[in-house]
Amino acid sequence: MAVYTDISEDDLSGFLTQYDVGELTSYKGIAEGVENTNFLLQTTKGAYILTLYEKRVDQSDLPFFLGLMHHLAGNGLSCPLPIPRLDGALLGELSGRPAAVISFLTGVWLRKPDANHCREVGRALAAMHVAGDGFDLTRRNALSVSGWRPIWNNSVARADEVQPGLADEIGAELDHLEARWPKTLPSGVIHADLFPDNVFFLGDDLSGLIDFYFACNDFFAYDVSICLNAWCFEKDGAFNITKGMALLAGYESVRQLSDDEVAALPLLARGSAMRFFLTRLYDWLMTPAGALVVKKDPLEYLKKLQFHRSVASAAEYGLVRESLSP
Ligand SMILES: Nc1ncnc2c1ncn2[C@@H]1O[C@H](COP(=O)(O)OP(=O)(O)O)[C@@H](O)[C@H]1O
Ligand SMILES: N[C@@H](CCOP(=O)(O)O)C(=O)O
Repeated sequence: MAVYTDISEDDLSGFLTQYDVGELTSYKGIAEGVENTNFLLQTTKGAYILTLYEKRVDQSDLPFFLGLMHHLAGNGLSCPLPIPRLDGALLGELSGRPAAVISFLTGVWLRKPDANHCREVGRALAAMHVAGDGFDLTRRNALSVSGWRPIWNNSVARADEVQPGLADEIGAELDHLEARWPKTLPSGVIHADLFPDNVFFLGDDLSGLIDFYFACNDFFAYDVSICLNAWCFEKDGAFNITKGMALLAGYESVRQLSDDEVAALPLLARGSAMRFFLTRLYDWLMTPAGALVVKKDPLEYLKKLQFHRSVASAAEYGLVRESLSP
């Protein structure tokens, strides 16, 4: 559960007088998420999400995240909108934290997505890549290849507590990725965390995307690789090529991958597995006992990384191309 900061009813009611959202009727902390504190608010005008931005979010990035939601929604993507205060500002302050009220997106996230859902996600990811075009703010991806070594350096001394041999394996893997990471591929605004818990469905229809708090400028194909990792592996660790095929076909129904992107996909997938392995490992080792957050298993992402090491081409992810042999 991610409620790091508590709020009182009086403080919240006072805070909401700065918005045209009606009177507060109830509120409750949301038992999901990792980065920020979220509350579901019910008011006389409807439901809203209140987000208090925690220390892990750099305050100088907030205009990028909130502006991006506006830009994407303006270009037809279904995503939450920050609600402006009466003075027009998108950000306020509550309980000593930067805070925003965000529109409530209907739908639920899927615990067991099937191939059709993966197709929808691929389509929505590409639609987001297209809709991000023309957004005038930029944000470097602090969690791309140059950001991995510093996270590792903070965890390496205790890594073998999690699995013996990890220190050697990850050190060698980082050397490999750093030496080969692509320098130029088609780029733009990417979501960078489009896991199942950030995609809402109503029945089998995708109703929208949430949680743009890792969004940044980076390779589009890197975002595709994040989704292959997050959506196309089964609980037993096996890659499901039917899901991969559907996700990639959904993506390419909106935006075609170039030959360079296709060739880079196995390395990018290895890198994105490394990225989530490292942040999970760091949290696994560093989160204080008793913190109100569910820690995620780093070894799940080590196994995905190991799978990608054996992949020779994107055909093994289900990409259909005459130039790729299966
Ligand atoms: N706009 C929204 N509409 C509906 N529910 C939301 C919205 N934003 C967040 N939530 C709920 O809050 C949970 C955590 O939000 P998320 O942005 O993923 O948090 P974090 O950034 O801390 O990971 C989501 O899983 C969802 O249940
Ligand atoms: N998706 C990441 C963790 C970030 O969680 P979110 O709640 O912000 O989506 C992971 O699985 O490691």
